[in-house]
Amino acid sequence: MEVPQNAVATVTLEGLLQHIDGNPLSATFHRCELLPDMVQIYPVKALARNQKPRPGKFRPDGAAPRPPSTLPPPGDMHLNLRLGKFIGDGRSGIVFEAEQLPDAVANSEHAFPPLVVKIVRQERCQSGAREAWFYDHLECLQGVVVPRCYGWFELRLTPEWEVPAWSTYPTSNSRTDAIEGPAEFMSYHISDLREKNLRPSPIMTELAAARDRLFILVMERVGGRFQRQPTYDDSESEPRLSAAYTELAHMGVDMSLDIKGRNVCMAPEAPPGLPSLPSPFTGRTHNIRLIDFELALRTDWSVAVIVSNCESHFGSV
Ligand SMILES: Nc1ncnc2c1ncn2[C@@H]1O[C@H](COP(=O)(O)OP(=O)(O)OP(=O)(O)O)[C@@H](O)[C@H]1O
Repeated sequence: MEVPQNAVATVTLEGLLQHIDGNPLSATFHRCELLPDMVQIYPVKALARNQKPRPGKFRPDGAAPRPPSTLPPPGDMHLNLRLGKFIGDGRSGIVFEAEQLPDAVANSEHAFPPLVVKIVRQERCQSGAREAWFYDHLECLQGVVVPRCYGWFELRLTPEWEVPAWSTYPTSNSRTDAIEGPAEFMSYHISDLREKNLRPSPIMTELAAARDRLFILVMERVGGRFQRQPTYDDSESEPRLSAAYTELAHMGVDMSLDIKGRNVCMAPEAPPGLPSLPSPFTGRTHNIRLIDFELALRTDWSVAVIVSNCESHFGSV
């Protein structure tokens, strides 16, 4: 039976943590709550320059709400994992295959698909939380155009513990969340935000500065990079991309700040992965999975506006 995405309450991960004396430690993580105001709507209304936008630019009813969850009540399952092969990394996280240990699931009638863990960088807790927020907001599109996400988990570090992955896979980007702030505020001048008393929610401010917290995202493992058709017959690639980003647009999510080849993957192969689900909006089944929501925007723009923003970046995929 497919495990509901909210079934896991705790995760033990071997191979991630060590004592400063070099001895390996097993890391136990607890599921974290995601609060509605962790991501705010862009563009920020109080700073809108054009008070009379062109007709059709915004959704008549405001930003798309998160549809009610179709998941059962949260479970109390424990998931036992070991850090596997390194897959890739970026500004915010380091992604590894997650090996499921034999007693991974207390109740063995439940089966997980192949999994990955995204280890959030020490100075990127806010970005990680933002990404986790989008997975939750997009619950109805998990398995459709975004990977199934089994949760956002936290461990509080003590000064005696180390996370070798942080130094083994350093990022060339030295900017931190405390400097950058959440993506919905990035295009505004700090003095304009201050003047209108606009700021991230208290939890996001706290996470931007946090350095003693280790967060992981547990997700289904998707396929390799999106493959364009051979150049002499590439007429299908952009409509497929457009159809995938249109699904996100139905949820008011604009990814146009971060459309690039490494953020567009193929759906997992099923089996061993789980099959693709049809979209609740269009009924369409996609073989694309979109990842990396750190720079995603939650907007109240219309579907057409969001899709057009995204389409202008398909050349970089
Ligand atoms: N669910 C997944 N399944 C398989 N591979 C994944 C998955 N999620 C991420 N990856 C791989 O890990 C790499 C890094 O992940 P991701 O892009 O989410 O990190 P990031 O730190 O947010 O990167 P960026 O600098 O682009 O913001 C991706 O390019 C992809 O190859």
